[in-house]
Amino acid sequence: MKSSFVVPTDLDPVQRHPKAAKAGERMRAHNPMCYGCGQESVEGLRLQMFAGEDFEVTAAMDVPARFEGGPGVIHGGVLSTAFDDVMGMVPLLIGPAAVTAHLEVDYQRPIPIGSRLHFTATLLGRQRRKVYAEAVAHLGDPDQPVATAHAILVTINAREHFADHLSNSAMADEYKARMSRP
Ligand SMILES: CCCCCCCC/C=C\CCCCCCCC(=O)SCCNC(=O)CCNC(=O)[C@H](O)C(C)(C)COP(=O)(O)OP(=O)(O)OC[C@H]1O[C@@H](n2cnc3c(N)ncnc32)[C@H](O)[C@@H]1OP(=O)(O)O
Repeated sequence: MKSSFVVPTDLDPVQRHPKAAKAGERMRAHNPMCYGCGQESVEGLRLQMFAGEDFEVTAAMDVPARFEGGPGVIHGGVLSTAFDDVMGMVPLLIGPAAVTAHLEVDYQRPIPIGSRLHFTATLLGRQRRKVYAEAVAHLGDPDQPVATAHAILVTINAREHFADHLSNSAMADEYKARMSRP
């Protein structure tokens, strides 16, 4: 797959965070209302995320009729949403929460409605607050990718980053309670 994505050569050392999910363990949604992975998001993608070995996250989702773009196939924006969210989990393997600053997607094959889509996202490196990630999607055979993506995520202090927006959340009361805890 062609990509203009360039990972710097002078990367910082990284190690898996001791409290990160173990390989094979389900990773908790960063927010139960998340459109990508939140299981409380009625309209969302309901991605199921798992920690992989080393610096990998795997995920899967069904492609129901409501995700249609072209006739009988997934909408490209839905696929990029999924990539965004799966790669958004990668920084949690090394510790900090991060948000996507840059995302690029290469669409390789049409993805049929009714299929089950699998993802593997991998940390490529970290430089200061920037976390470089790539992800591959397939329909069951990892040797037959249907799409790939690259992202730069930037680590944040989640409390500060979301402070002004928590009241917009469907879980505003829960977040308000959390914010008042030390
Ligand atoms: C009790 C309450 C607690 C709440 C708890 C909630 C828990 C939730 C936990 C975790 C949530 C995770 C959710 C993941 C969801 C899936 C992923 C998404 O969909 S994320 C949504 C879409 N993304 C955004 O909304 C970002 C909007 N953008 C921003 O906010 C800023 O631009 C931000 C934070 C990305 C950067 O802003 P700056 O001011 O902090 O930092 P600067 O200095 O600009 O950048 C830092 C480094 O990044 C590079 N950078 C920034 N933007 C870049 C870009 N577009 N491309 C390349 N590099 C970029 C810069 O060049 C700089 O690099 P150099 O260290 O100097 O080399």
